[in-house]
Amino acid sequence: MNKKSPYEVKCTDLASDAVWHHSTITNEMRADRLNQCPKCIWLTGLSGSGKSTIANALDAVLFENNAATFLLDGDNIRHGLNKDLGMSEKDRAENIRRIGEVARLMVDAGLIVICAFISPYQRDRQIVRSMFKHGQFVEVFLDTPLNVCESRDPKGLYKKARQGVIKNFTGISDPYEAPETAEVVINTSSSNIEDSVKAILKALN
Ligand SMILES: Nc1ncnc2c1ncn2[C@@H]1O[C@H](COP(=O)(O)OS(=O)(=O)O)[C@@H](OP(=O)(O)O)[C@H]1O
Ligand SMILES: Nc1ncnc2c1ncn2[C@@H]1O[C@H](COP(=O)(O)OP(=O)(O)O)[C@@H](O)[C@H]1O
Repeated sequence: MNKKSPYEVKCTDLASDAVWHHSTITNEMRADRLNQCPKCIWLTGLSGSGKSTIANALDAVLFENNAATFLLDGDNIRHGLNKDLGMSEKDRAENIRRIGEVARLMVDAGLIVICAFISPYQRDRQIVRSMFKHGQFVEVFLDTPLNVCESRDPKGLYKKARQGVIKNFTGISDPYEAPETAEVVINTSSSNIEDSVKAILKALN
C-alpha cells in the first residue's frame, strides 16, 4: 500500500523508499478518547527568560484540569535523545527538528505537548510549525530583556559566557532571532508566572 504520508515535510533522503502505513485508529479518534484538542505549545526565548518555569506551571494547571499533557524541556532532552548534539547552528537545527518530530508524534497521539527550547533561529521554528496542522502549533515568545535574563542567571551560565568559558552563548556570543508572528508574546519582567500562564491558556481557548 504505497499511500502518501500525511507529513508536509517530505522525506528526501534515505527514508524515501519507506512506505506509509495508515492505522485503523485515526488521530481524531485518539483525540476524542482524551476529549481534548491536541496542541504543540512552543516556548522560545533566551536562557533565563522563564521557559522552564512557565512551561512547568502551565503543565501543572492543564494537568489539574484533567488534560493529557507532556513536557519537553531543553536541558532534559539534551541528556537523552539529543545528547550527541552541541550548540553550533547546525546542531541546534537538528535538535529542534528532532524535537519537532517527537512533539508531532505526541500530538498525533492526542496530547497537549509543551516544548521549552531556546530555538533561536526563525527558520528552525518555521520548520517545526510546518509539521503541524493550522491552529495546532502555538508559539509563545518569552520576550524577556537580555539584561533581566542575565541578572537572573539561574544556572550561572551568563557569568561563564561573559568570561568566555562557554562559547556560542545565545544573546552574548550567538544570535537570537525574535519571532515576528508568535501567537503569544510575554515579557516575564512585567508579567508574573500566574498571569503568563493565563495569557497562554487564553490563546489556547
Ligand atoms: N552556548 C549555549 N547557549 C545557550 N544555552 C546553552 C549553551 N550551552 C549550554 N546551554 C544550556 O542549554 C540549554 C538550551 O538548550 P536548547 O536545546 O533549548 O537550545 S537550542 O534550542 O538548541 O538553541 C540552556 O537552557 P536554558 O537556560 O533553560 O535556556 C542552557 O542550560
Ligand atoms: N515572572 C516570571 N516568570 C518566569 N520566571 C521568573 C519570573 N520572575 C522570576 N523568574 C525566575 O527566573 C528564572 C527563569 O529561569 P528558567 O525558567 O529556568 O528560564 P529558561 O528555561 O528560559 O532558561 C527562574 O529562576 C524563575 O524563578
